[in-house]
Amino acid sequence: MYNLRLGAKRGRDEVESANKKPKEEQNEQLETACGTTTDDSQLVPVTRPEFLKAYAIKGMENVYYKHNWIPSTLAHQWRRELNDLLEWYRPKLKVYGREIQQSRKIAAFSTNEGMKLKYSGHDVEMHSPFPPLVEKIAARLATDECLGKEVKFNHCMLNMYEDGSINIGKHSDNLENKVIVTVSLGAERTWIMEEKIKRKKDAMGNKEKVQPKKFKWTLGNGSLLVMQGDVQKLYTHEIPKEPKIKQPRISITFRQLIY
Ligand SMILES: O=C(O)CCC(=O)C(=O)O
Ligand SMILES: [Fe+2]
Repeated sequence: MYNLRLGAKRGRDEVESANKKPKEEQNEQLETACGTTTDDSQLVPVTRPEFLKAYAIKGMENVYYKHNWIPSTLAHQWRRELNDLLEWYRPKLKVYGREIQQSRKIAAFSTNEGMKLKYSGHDVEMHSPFPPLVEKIAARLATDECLGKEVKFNHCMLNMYEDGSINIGKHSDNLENKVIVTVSLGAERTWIMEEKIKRKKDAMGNKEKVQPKKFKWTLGNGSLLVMQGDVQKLYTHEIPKEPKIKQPRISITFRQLIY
C-alpha cells in the first residue's frame, strides 16, 4: 500500500493555483473518440488479485499505484529514447472560438488505424502502430508478474513535461477510456486526485459548503499508476506546476479506448 499525503497544506496552495489554470486546460475532458470498431471484448480491466491487493490506494476504489515498477536507470533510459520520437507536437486547441497552443507536447498512437480522437476542438494526430519501445513497455505491463496477460491497450498518449513549468490542469478523462495505466519516466511530479461532488443548494439558493476529499502523492521515476472502473466519473486529477523542478518527465498513458 502506498503512503498518501492527504490534504496537506502545501497541496492546498498548489490546488488553488492550479485552479487558475490557463484556458487551454479547461476543456481537456471534452475528448471524443470515434471510429469504426467497438469490439471491446478484448478490453478487460486489471483483475490480478496480487496486484490489486498490493497496490490499492487507501480510501479510493479502482486506483492502484506501484512506486518502483522498473529500476530508475531503465526509466531514465526509456525517457531519453522516447524524447527522440518524431511524433511529438503541441496541439492547437480551440477554446471559446480562439486558437490556443497547448504548452504540453503530446504524441498519440493507436494499434488500429481507424481510431480518431478529438479534444478541445483539436483532431489528435494519431499514429499507428505503437513505436517499438512503447510496444515493449506495453508487453512488460501485460505479464503474469504485473497486470496480467489479458490486459491489452489499443491507444496510448504520451505527455512531455520539459520541467516543472509544464503542468496538466484539473480534469477527468473520457469515460470511454476503460483503463488508463500511466508509466512515469524522469522527474518526480506531484499527483492530485479530487473527489467530484455535486453541491446541493439550501433554501436560500446558496450552495452548501463541502470539502471534497483530496488524495495527493508523488509519481516516482519508473512508477506505475492504474485508474479503471468509475474513477473518471468520481474524481478529477492533475499535475500542478512546480517551478523548482528543472528536470524533464515523460508519461505514457496506456489506454483501453472504446471507439
Ligand atoms: O502525465 C500524467 O501522468 C497524466 C496525464 C493525464 O492525465 C492525461 O494524459 O490525461
Ligand atoms: Fe488525464
